[in-house]
Amino acid sequence: MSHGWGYADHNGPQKWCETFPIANGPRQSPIDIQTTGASYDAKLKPLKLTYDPATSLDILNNGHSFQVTFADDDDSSILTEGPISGTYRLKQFHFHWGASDDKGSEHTVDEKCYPAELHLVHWNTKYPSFGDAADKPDGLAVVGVFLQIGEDNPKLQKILDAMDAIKSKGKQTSFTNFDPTCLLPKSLEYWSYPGSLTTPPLHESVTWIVCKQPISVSSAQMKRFRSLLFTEEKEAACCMVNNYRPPQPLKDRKVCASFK
Ligand SMILES: COc1ccc(C[C@H]2SC(=S)NC2=O)c(OC)c1
Ligand SMILES: [Zn+2]
Repeated sequence: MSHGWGYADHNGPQKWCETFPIANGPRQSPIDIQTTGASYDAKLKPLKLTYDPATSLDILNNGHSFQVTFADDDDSSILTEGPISGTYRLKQFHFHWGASDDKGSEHTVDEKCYPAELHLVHWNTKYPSFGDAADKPDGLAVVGVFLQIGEDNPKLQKILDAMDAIKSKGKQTSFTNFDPTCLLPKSLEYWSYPGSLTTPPLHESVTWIVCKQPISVSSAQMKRFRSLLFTEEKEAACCMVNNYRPPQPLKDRKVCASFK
């Protein structure tokens, strides 16, 4: 790609392999989770997510999605237990969504798409920093949560209210005192499998933890996600929609389930 990667025909997921050959690697994400092929693993522990709202810093439109970034200089906001060993620190969360309610998630469940998917990105503290962890096989753990169309979700309100301030690429604003626990579903039952970042550089460094139970979002709220722009203020506006990679081949991987 002569210019940066994106989600359009000329620079989207079908083209990423030209610059990032690992796009065709053995443990790429997302995948279609075939529920009958997922085996219950009694050794899997419940997820333990401990987040401190004081660690939330700011919200940024990075031109691919919007992300909320967290202070990660101590173990205030961490993921432990579940399928991982050790302690992983929360670095950021972001979303992926479609141009319409019938698509937008990256993972699918028995080929079912959801209108959006939340990713909570954590890095393994056995490494000195997020940057060091990001390309190690056990470097990252991402918790994925599906959003399904239903009632307005009041827990999204603070995020939606910040969107006017980050409409275009590169815009950032303070986003403090936010506890992402409020974005988690009631049940933390999950599927887990070894995978990758879902955007370039596509490092195969992610232990995926995908929650079975979705959270709700209304169609009106989804319309506000779609009002964000991929483009900078000075460029011709292009709506930020369909910022998702489609499912990749499972290859020689097993998906395990924390539930029967
Ligand atoms: C180390 O460089 C990167 C680059 C991109 C992302 C975000 C991608 S990866 C994912 S999962 N979903 C996304 O949109 C990173 O997140 C950990 C890390
Ligand atoms: Zn993501």
